[in-house]
Amino acid sequence: MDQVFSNFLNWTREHEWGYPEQFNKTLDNGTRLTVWDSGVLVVEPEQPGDKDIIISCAVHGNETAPIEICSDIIQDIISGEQTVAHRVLFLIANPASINIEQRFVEENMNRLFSGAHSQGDKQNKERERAKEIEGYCERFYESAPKGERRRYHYDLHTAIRDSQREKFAVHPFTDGKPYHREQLQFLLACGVDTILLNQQSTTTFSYFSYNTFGAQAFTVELGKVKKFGENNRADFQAAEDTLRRLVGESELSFPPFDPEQHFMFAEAQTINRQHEDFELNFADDVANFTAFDKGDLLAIDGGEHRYAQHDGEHIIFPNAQVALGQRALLTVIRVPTNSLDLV
Ligand SMILES: O=C(O)CCC(=O)N[C@@H](CCC(=O)O)C(=O)O
Ligand SMILES: [Zn+2]
Repeated sequence: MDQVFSNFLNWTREHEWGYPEQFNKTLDNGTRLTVWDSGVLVVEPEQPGDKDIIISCAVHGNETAPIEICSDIIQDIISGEQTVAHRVLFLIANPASINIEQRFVEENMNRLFSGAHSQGDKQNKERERAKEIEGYCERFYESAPKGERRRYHYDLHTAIRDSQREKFAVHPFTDGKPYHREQLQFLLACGVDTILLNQQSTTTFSYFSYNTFGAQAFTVELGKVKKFGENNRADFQAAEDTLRRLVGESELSFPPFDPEQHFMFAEAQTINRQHEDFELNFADDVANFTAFDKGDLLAIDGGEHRYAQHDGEHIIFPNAQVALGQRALLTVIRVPTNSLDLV
């Protein structure tokens, strides 16, 4: 059992599609560790606070900075270096994709949540794992102590391309529910001053937690995809420090909310690739948040021309290689922070 806790990430990678046995360990400080599966670690302090926090990484296995951050926090919890004030579920979502240093093995796991893993007749291990992960999230949130609970989920990613706004988060479609100032302040403390506001439901992990469990949930883009050991961890220090504060402190305090410090962008278009014959009308190395103007050609999909519909329409996550039917380009337009329904 020592191997599991001496390096949880390595043990997880050695059991890339799961492990049938559960492991338990109680630390000298009374914190209980429970390994439900490979890459699935529940941390519960003796006197848990009222937050139930999911921190996930490696939904895409080549996005190594979040994996390194989570691994360091986990090992510091195990060594007693990192205090724990609340229940935390750490998820290393797709170990097999880590082992091949790729975004995914067969299918993008971040398009398989909210039941998408079981739609159609396609079957693969990423679909099985996504379904298992959904079950772990439910088990974690539902097994919390009784009483009023505050649920969070930060799904940590890095982006394939450069980004004119280095760190940004994707807020799941709220379907009319308000946005929370405190979450904007938490993300700002992580170095994330830019929020994309999805305007429709998706099959991403963060939307699953937001929509299914009412968690304050985000996809958090912390920087750029790099190989293990090539991340400049100083670039991620604010995020790591703030995540450690979230885990270790009963309550977080932030400077007064200043809307001018936050940059909000509403989804303008989601362009899905519908044909094999699909191309983007800009170079592969064009950075996220590059702005186009109304009438600019963005993509050609099976001969259909797709244009920017607004001046100042920024491109996000351009990827002409996605599977048919999946998102090849998200575009967003700046909206004033004060225009949001904020609580
Ligand atoms: O850089 C890219 O093209 C993708 C980076 C990444 O994995 N982003 C997430 C965003 C998920 C969301 O929209 O909430 C993804 O594409 O899965
Ligand atoms: Zn990702």
